[in-house]
Amino acid sequence: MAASTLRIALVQMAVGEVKTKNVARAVQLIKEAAGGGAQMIVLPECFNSPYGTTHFPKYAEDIPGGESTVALRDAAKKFGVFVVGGSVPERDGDKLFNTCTVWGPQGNMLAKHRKIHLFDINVPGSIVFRESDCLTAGNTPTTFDLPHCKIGLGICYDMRFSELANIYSKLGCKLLLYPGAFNMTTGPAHWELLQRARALDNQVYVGTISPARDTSSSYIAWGHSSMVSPWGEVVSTCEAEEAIVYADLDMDYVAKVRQMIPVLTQKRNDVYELTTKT
Ligand SMILES: O=C(O)CCC(=O)C(=O)O
Repeated sequence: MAASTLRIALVQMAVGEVKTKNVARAVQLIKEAAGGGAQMIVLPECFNSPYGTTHFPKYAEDIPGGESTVALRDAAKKFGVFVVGGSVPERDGDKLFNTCTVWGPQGNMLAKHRKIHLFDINVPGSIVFRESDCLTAGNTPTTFDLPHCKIGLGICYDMRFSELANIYSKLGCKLLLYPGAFNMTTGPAHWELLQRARALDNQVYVGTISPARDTSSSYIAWGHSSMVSPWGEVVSTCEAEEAIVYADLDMDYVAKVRQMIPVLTQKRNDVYELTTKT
C-alpha cells in the first residue's frame, strides 16, 4: 500500500446492556480489524453503553482512568494501531459529557473530543430526545495528526453543523470522523445526505460509525456506517447488522479533487469569513 494510503476500519458493533461485555467486544473487534490490515480503527458513539439519557449517568467514567478508555489504550498498544474510541459517557466532577478519545500505537492519548452540539430534537409523533437533560456540551473543535493526514472529530449531531466541518477543512483536515447513532426517523432521511454534504463541501473523506441495530432497545440505531470520498461518493458501507467496514483512503486523491474543482481556494474571504472562537 502506498505511504499516502490509510487503511481504516469502521466498527459497527453490537452494544448491549452489560458494560464489561461491550468493552470486551470492542477489544475483540479491534483485534479482528487490525488482523484485516487496518491502521486506524473507529468505534461507534456510546460503544460501552446503550444510547439514552437514563443510561449515561450509570455508564459514565472518568477520562483517563475509566475502564473503557483504559481498555482502548491497551488495545491500541497491543495491536499497534490507532484507535478512535467512538464515544463514552464521561464524568468530570458533577458534569457528564459525550466524549471520544483517540489512542496511538504507543498507548498515548492523542485527542479527546467532547460533543459540541447536544442532540435536542422534537419530531412530533416520531422522536423526542433531549441530551441536554443530563449532558453538558463541549466547547472545542478537536483535530489530531496521523502520518497520513490531519483528522477532525465530531460526534453524531455535530455532523449537522457544517461550520464545524468547514473549520476542520480550514485547519487542514483531509478526513473527518463522526461516530454517531442516528435513529429510524432521521437515519433514512439524513445520515448519508449529511455525510456526503460534509465530504463534498470540504473535499475531504468522511467516515460515519454507528452501533449495530438492536430492535429490542429503547433507541434503535440506523446503522449504515460508511466512508464517503472527497468526490461525494459512498466508497464503503454496510447495512444494519454488526460489521467491520474497511476503506483504503488515498490522500493523493484528496489533492486531485481539490485541484480539479478548487472551491477551497476560491472562497471569497473578502465577502465572508469563517472564524473559530476557541
Ligand atoms: O441528528 C440526528 O438525527 C441524530 C443525532 C443523534 O442521535 C446524536 O447526536 O446522538
